[in-house]
Amino acid sequence: ANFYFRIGSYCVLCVVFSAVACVVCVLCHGGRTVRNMSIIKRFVRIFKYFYGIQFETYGEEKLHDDKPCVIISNHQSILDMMGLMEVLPRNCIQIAKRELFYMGPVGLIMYLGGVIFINRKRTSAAMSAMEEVGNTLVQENLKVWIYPEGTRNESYDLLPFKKGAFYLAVQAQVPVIPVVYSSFSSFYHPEKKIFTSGKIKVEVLDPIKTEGLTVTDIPKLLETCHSVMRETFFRLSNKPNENGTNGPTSQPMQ
Ligand SMILES: CCCCC/C=C\C/C=C\CCCCCCCC(=O)SCCNC(=O)CCNC(=O)[C@H](O)C(C)(C)COP(=O)(O)OP(=O)(O)OC[C@H]1O[C@@H](n2cnc3c(N)ncnc32)[C@H](O)[C@@H]1OP(=O)(O)O
Ligand SMILES: CCCCCCCC/C=C\CCCCCCCC(=O)OC[C@@H](O)COP(=O)(O)O
Repeated sequence: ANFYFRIGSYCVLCVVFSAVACVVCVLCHGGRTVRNMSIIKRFVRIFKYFYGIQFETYGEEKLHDDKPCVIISNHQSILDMMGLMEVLPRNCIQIAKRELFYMGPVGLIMYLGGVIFINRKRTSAAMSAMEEVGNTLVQENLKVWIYPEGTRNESYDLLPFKKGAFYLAVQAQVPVIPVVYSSFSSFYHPEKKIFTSGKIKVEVLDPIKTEGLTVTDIPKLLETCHSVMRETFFRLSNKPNENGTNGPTSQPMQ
């Protein structure tokens, strides 16, 4: 019962907070702009206190370079939204599945924040939507946050990556910055109906340049990102990987 109460309250918070945030965003900025993301961020960062979730971030300063880039991160559940807003840099929009747009105030606040909605079932439409982002990324000095797994994944591993984020980065010739969240499985497990409090480690990895890369380099770029994120995911989640090493590489943020 506690699981359903906590998940239900999370959804209710999303609906209520997004309705309020819509009013604040329209009053402050008048309409759809990435600047609304800083308002949304302030609201969402309150959620962690309701659920006793702590974040331990490493390397967050790597996201503060005021330049366009593609940020990619692993995606475990709707709780990821808290982790996203914990480290979201300025001028950063997200790519989201179109279904979220139809979720009442949640969809509206995402629209107001500049979120790009894609239809995962229509690859060509999704690709052209992302191509459009690639065309404006540099001149609008935008960052874009993409979940390359393309869906939530509660397995104790990373799914294979979709290619869209890498096409976008190579098309715009901007770096890819991987962000890895440790596994939630110690405090959040839908099958076992577990949703308690816990700590999430977040590590921002070094930017991966795409200058000079072309479409033919995408499989290798994807593979490089996938393996470095998978190794980090195992390390942050204390899941012994092939050579059994654990523990973060950089110092915790002060
Ligand atoms: C105030 C309180 C608020 C309360 C709460 C409310 C809101 C919070 C506010 C904001 C938070 C927002 C949070 C948003 C989170 C949303 C999370 C999600 O929705 S995740 C799901 C959606 N995301 C994705 O799917 C992104 C990853 N997917 C992709 O990038 C895919 O590549 C794709 C573009 C969708 C295409 O999908 P497909 O399945 O076809 O995959 P492939 O990548 O395998 O591509 C197939 C094929 O096409 C070629 N390809 C791909 N892209 C391109 C391209 N751009 N140009 C040319 N060709 C391309 C690719 O090479 C493949 O070909 P081949 O197999 O021959 O190699
Ligand atoms: C007054 C009208 C109310 C309308 C009903 C709204 C109810 C929805 C309430 C809260 C939903 C929480 C969504 C918050 C945004 C979280 C973003 C996110 O991380 O979702 C991604 C996830 O989805 C991916 O789905 P898939 O696993 O790819 O498939």
